[in-house]
Amino acid sequence: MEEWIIYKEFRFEAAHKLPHHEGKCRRLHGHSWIGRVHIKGNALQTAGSQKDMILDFGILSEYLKPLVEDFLDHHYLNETTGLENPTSEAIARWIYEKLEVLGLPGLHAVEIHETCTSGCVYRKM
Ligand SMILES: Nc1nc2c(c(=O)[nH]1)N=C([C@H](O)[C@H](O)COP(=O)(O)OP(=O)(O)OP(=O)(O)O)CN2
Ligand SMILES: [Zn+2]
Repeated sequence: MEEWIIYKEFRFEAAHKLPHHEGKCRRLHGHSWIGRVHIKGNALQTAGSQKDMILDFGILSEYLKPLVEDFLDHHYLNETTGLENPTSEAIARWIYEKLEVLGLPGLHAVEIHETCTSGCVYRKM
């Protein structure tokens, strides 16, 4: 059995606040967020334009573009995602579930880096 995990990185600038947090994060603040969507596959495609690929990175970008533009980049995440407390954990799950509804093949995990030193990886078991 073989396994490949490929990923596409995406970046966005966005504001949020965590109203339940006891420290500074309850105040409105922003980050340069970095996300990665991970796709898992057990076999490479055998013919066509995606030969020897799990999924063309360009296709992954097409799934991500509307999410980033309409909900994430230069947006206020508490409003656009509908999450009352948009932690990294909640945002990663929110992105995963959006991509799941869109039918992204092989969806494995969504990774979010909120700061240079903090982030999370979400996947469904
Ligand atoms: N488990 C989580 N903890 C925290 C989250 C989160 O989403 N999940 N978010 C925050 C804040 O939003 C904050 O912006 C990030 O926190 P932190 O990493 O503590 O930020 P610093 O820049 O202060 O980190 P240092 O590397 O220590 O300078 C808080 N917690
Ligand atoms: Zn924050």
